[in-house]
Amino acid sequence: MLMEFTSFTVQQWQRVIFKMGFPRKRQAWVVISSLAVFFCVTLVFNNQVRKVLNSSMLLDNMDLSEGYGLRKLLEDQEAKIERLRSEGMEQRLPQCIIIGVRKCGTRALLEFLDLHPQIRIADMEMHFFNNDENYEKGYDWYRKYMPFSFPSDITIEKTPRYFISESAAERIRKFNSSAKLIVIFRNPTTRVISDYTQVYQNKLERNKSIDRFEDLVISERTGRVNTGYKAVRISMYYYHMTKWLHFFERDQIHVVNGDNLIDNPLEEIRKVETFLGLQNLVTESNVYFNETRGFFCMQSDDKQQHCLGAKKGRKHPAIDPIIVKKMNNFYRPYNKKLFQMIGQKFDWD
Ligand SMILES: Nc1ncnc2c1ncn2[C@@H]1O[C@H](COP(=O)(O)OS(=O)(=O)O)[C@@H](OP(=O)(O)O)[C@H]1O
Repeated sequence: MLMEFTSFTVQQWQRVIFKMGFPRKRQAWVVISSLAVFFCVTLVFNNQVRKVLNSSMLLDNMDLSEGYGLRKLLEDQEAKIERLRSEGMEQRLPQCIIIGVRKCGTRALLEFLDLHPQIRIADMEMHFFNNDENYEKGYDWYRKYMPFSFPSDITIEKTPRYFISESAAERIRKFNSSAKLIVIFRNPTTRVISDYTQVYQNKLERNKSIDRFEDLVISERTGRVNTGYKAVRISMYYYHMTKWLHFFERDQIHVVNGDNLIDNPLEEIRKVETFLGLQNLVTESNVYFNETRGFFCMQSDDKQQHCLGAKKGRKHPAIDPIIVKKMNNFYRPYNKKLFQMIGQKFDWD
């Protein structure tokens, strides 16, 4: 059908060009270049559609290999949605949001929670409440990216950027004043090193110039920790948390210990299950230590094993202990204020 349509369109287009009265040689060129443009546009369009379909996570088991027509793909998608709806599932807006913090284990937390039969996760970081352009698209746009769920399920979205955003807290409150929020903290100095490592690796892959950690973290002028470096500011958790507690009650925000999530994920997951009012259904059998990765990984009830990708758990560069000490000293007073504010302490020295 697509072939018939394409050949019909090409014939029509040829007729139009011939009618323009160009010399023969030029006609051939116009036809060839129009065809090239047509196929490029089709290719880009197909890829975009595939991206959108994949993002809704409904095509997990579909064969996207060559020859799988776009029309068939859309039909299968519609059939799948119909089937889910007939089973009582709908795409629902999230009742729980993981608001951050970047590089503290937000992906690991989300994927461990996904092991719970009543938790449905949005796979993509939506950047809905922090990004004006996305926010203006409205809740219906946001909902389209949510997973299908039963009424008794809890949908969770995570966008670590919300934590430091100027607008997200107020917008989430307006969206759902009884929303449940989760924030993960990790030793602030380690978080900066992790953040630097990510940017460093990305730049390395793109052959871009790389700044030394100490040049970014320590101000050349004052010799003190450089608060002009964004990664340093993100780890000043107290400042950001003040904003969230302005818009939400303390008991609406669950704080996860990101360092403990690495060593003892089950302990942290159980606390989150309780916070969400769910039964503790993620068990020892769902979590196993993978020696090769050096991290705990996930095992579903049907014994499918899954670890996070290589971009999580990168090897950190060795940092001069004097710089680490300087950073720890810098963060100590902010940490102290944070502990008082949230009524929870972490061993970060
Ligand atoms: N189970 C498991 N597997 C792999 N990685 C784990 C796990 N638990 C926690 N972590 C830590 O998660 C850190 C990445 O944090 P985020 O997922 O929040 O990063 S991001 O902001 O979404 O990029 C990542 O930080 P780095 O080690 O610095 O890469 C990990 O230490």
